[in-house]
Amino acid sequence: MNPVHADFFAGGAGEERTLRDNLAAYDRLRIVPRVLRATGDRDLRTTLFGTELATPVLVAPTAFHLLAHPGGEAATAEGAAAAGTVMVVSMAATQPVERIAEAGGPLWFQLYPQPDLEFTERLVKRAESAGCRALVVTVDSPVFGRRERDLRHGFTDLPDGLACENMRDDTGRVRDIEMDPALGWDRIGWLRAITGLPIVIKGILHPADARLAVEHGVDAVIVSNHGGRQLDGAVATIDALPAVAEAVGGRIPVLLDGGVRRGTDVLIALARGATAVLVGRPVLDALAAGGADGVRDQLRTLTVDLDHAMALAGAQRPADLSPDLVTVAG
Ligand SMILES: Cc1cc2nc3c(=O)[nH]c(=O)nc-3n(C[C@H](O)[C@H](O)[C@H](O)COP(=O)(O)O)c2cc1C
Ligand SMILES: O=C(O)C(=O)c1ccccc1
Repeated sequence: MNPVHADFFAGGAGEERTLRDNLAAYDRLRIVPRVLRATGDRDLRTTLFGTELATPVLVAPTAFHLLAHPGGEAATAEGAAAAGTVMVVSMAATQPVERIAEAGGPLWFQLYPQPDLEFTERLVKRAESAGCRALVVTVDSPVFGRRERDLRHGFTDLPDGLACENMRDDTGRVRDIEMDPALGWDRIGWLRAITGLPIVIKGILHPADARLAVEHGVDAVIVSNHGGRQLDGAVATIDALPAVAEAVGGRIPVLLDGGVRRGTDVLIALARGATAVLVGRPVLDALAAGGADGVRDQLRTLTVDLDHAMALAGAQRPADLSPDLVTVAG
C-alpha cells in the first residue's frame, strides 16, 4: 500500500496516546475463568435489532476502502456477509451504498449529520432504500481530529478518480463531509422523526451521555473513541465500558470498538457489559492483504479465537460472560 495511505489507516490524533491505550488497556486486565461448566456446545450467535449474527464481532465503519483494495467497500461487505456479521458502511465510503449492498449484508449505515438537513434526510432515505438496517450516528467528531501523520504527509483528500460516493447530490457534485460543532441532542430527535431505522450513537465514553442516550430513545450506543483518531488523551474504551454499561443498566445494547485484536479482548469486552464489539483496523489490514476472502478469514479467526477463549473460561454463550470474570492485573 502507498505508505501515506497506510499511515492514514494506522494513525491516530496527537501523540497517539489513546490509540496506544485502547490496546494497552487489555494488558492491564486478566480473565478469571470458571471451570467444570460443561460448555461443550458453545453458541456465539448474537441478535441485534432482530437480525441474528453468527458472531458478536461486527465491522466498524471506516473510510476510503478503495485505498486499501481495488474491491473497495463491496469486498468488505462480501467478506462480512460470508462471516455472518454486520458491516457498518462509512459515510466516507468510496463506493455507493447501493453497490455495497449488492455485494453483501446485513449492513448498517454510519452518518455524520450534516448542517444541511435536506441533504441529510435524503442520504438517510438512500441508505434505508439500499437496505441498511440501522443508522449509526457518530458523535465524537464535532471537529475533525488532528492526525499528525496525515498533516506531515499533507494527506487531506482522496486521489483523483476516487470520491465519497454517498456524498454525491442530485446534481452529481460530491459534497465535502462537514463535521458539525453545533450538533446537539435535538438532532437525534430530528433523526428519530425522519426514519424508522434503529438509531445507534457511536462515540460514547461518559456514563452521563449513555444515560442521556437512553432518555432520548436511542436504540444502542457504541463505546468508542474513534480508534484514537479524535480526542487524543481520551480514555481507553475497555476502561470506559463498565461505567457506561452500569449507566445503561441493560435497557439498550452497549457495543464497543477500539483495540479489539484477539478473542480474549472480545471476551473481556462482553464480560464487562458489551453485547458485541466492532473492529476497524484489523478489517482494513485484512482487506488490503486479501480482499473479501481476507476480511472473511479475519472475522472468522476472531470468532474462532473467541470461541476457544470462552471454552477455556467456562462460558457457553455470550450471555454467560459477566464482570466477575475480569480482574485488574497486578
Ligand atoms: C482509517 C479509519 C477510518 C475511519 N473512518 C471512520 C468513519 O468514516 N466514520 C466513523 O464513524 N468512524 C471511522 N473510524 C473509526 C472506526 O469506526 C472505529 O471507531 C475504530 O477504527 C475502532 O478502533 P480499531 O481500529 O482499533 O478497531 C475510522 C477508523 C479508521 C482507522
Ligand atoms: O478517518 C476517520 O476516522 C474518519 O472518520 C473520516 C471521516 C470522513 C472522511 C475521512 C475519514
